[in-house]
Amino acid sequence: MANTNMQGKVCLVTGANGGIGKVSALELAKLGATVIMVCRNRSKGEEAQAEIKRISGNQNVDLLTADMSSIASVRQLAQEVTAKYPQLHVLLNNAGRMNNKREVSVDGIESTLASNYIGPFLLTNLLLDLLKASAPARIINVSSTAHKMGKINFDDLQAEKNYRGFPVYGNSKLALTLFTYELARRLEGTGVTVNNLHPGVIASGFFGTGLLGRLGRLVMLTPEQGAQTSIYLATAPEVTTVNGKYFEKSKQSTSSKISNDEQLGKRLWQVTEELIAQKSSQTVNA
Ligand SMILES: NC(=O)c1ccc[n+]([C@@H]2O[C@H](COP(=O)([O-])OP(=O)(O)OC[C@H]3O[C@@H](n4cnc5c(N)ncnc54)[C@H](O)[C@@H]3O)[C@@H](O)[C@H]2O)c1
Repeated sequence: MANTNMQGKVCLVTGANGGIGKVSALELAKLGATVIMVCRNRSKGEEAQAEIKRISGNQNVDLLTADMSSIASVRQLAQEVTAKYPQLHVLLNNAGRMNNKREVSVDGIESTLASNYIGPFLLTNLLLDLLKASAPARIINVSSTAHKMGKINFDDLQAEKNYRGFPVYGNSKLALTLFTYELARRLEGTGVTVNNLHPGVIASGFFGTGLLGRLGRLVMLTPEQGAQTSIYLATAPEVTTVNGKYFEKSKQSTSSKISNDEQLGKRLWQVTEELIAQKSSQTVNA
């Protein structure tokens, strides 16, 4: 990969204290970018921030805290970013999780969907004006090949009737991929692009510290390898105008047929806006 100079570019990375996100933040810092790390936990974030500053030698590494599954927290984050930064060139929606048992966010939304899709949907929309004013700018959504197993069931969007961790994770990534393509259609001609990717099967915090996590380390790719496609999409000159595509191993690839269903993408967008509006009206401070 060419070492594109990112000096003067402002890049925001969610889930930047570990795994693929931390490597992405570090590599962007090494390339000279101003990096905004978004982490849920302040002390873990501060540790990663200090390490990234030390290794990269770049002091322009900021830390903001947010829980991507909380509507109020995402709104607060967007406000902080817009108040502090006159420009934003790269939004890397990296944070994501899988839950083996059903949990709900502070807004009462199933937490995989809330973290992996609703939060990035809201953050991206709240930062769109800033991104447009900074064009050319790029939005990158870290999806997963698991989207291929996903379904969008409008009657049970939050898996209240039937919950199994991996399928629900797949559904949330399908939602993120559908969002990517609907947003791409809306962004045509603005100078802001949005693409999504599968990072590979990576031995990160994602698989935890149990047997799967420990065994995984023997066969899975490293977070350094997992971050390559995100960094490529954030920096490579040849993808400046590429919009609405799916990438694997830094190459364009094909996402599932259902993820390309335009009507489904439009309906999901509308349902998501309604869900956020409904939850926002229930939340003080939102
Ligand atoms: N590891 C894999 O094999 C794999 C495969 C496909 C896709 N992915 C995706 O790659 C992305 C990065 O995952 P990773 O493998 O580095 O895992 P990881 O668990 O090491 O890192 C995920 C990061 O997201 C953060 N995060 C999760 N929920 C959050 C929330 N609600 N608010 C704020 N931060 C939150 C975590 O704190 C952590 O920093 C995720 O979106 C994941 O779904 C990973």
